[in-house]
Amino acid sequence: DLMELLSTFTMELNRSDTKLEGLIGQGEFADVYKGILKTREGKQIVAVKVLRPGSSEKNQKDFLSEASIVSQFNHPNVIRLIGVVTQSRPMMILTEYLESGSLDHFLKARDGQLTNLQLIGMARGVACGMVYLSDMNFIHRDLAARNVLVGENMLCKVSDFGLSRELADDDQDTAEYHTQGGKIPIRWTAPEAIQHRTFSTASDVWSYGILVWEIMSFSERPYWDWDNLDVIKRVETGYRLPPPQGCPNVIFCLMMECWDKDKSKRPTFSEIVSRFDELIRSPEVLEVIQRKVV
Ligand SMILES: NC(=O)c1cccc(Nc2nccc(Nc3c(Cl)ccc4c3OCO4)n2)c1
Repeated sequence: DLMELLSTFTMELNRSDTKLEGLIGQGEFADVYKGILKTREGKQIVAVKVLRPGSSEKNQKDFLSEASIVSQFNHPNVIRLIGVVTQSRPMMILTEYLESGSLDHFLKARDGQLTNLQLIGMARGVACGMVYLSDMNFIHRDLAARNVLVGENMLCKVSDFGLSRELADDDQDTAEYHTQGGKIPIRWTAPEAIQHRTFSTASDVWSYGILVWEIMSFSERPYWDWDNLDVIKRVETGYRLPPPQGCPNVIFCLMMECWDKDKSKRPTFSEIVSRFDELIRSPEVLEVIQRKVV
């Protein structure tokens, strides 16, 4: 069970060794603080997610589930867990602290100030994190710029595993997770996952394509102010997001492949990383940009 998994993978920390400095983020059931953790080596700056007192059983279970999921990961492009406080209340999750915050805010604050090569480097980092997660049989189900954190030198790390799920071994062949209910981030979610609630690494690839569109558009809102029903209908009839201004054709082609209606035709995350590596090796192809027809 969850507590067993947690005790296997995570380090229970002493609350007295933690000190909350300042609020840096607020979620539905938890607040995130910048904090300091006293360790044998000295002091470490950390991020601390604190579950709101009085949270429901389900929220407590989801909170512990995120900690147990994150605790299994060890990759430079995936948020790293330091430990948890679960033996007293409020419960807390402590991770490495990423100073630049979430990718959507990072891009909004730098609109037009980053080069295509810098943007592609961030997109590539997220894809590397997703190669690792998909190899670990995890599907994220909520891949979006808001759920990627930015560290030093614009190193991007996949975070926020509130909706992620592990594919049970017997699902290997179908490799699909059938969710019973719960909210779905419509504008980032593949059509088959919306219609049949079948999530897979291929549906994470669709979301990744939307995330790359967010990166290249400096965090424009996908489908702008359309309502969710219009998004579903228009995408179902074949509509796809247009290339963001200044987006190299080769990057837009990659996005379009991620948005193939047939999930078996979408590229794998490994293929996406390889495509980025080719582009970075021959940056001249990034100069080919579709000019906006006025
Ligand atoms: N500098 C800033 O304004 C700033 C804003 C937001 C986040 C961070 N930074 C930041 N760094 C690391 C983690 C998080 N948030 C987070 C997540 Cl996403 C999941 C689980 C968990 C977290 O903290 C502890 O447990 N945040 C920094």
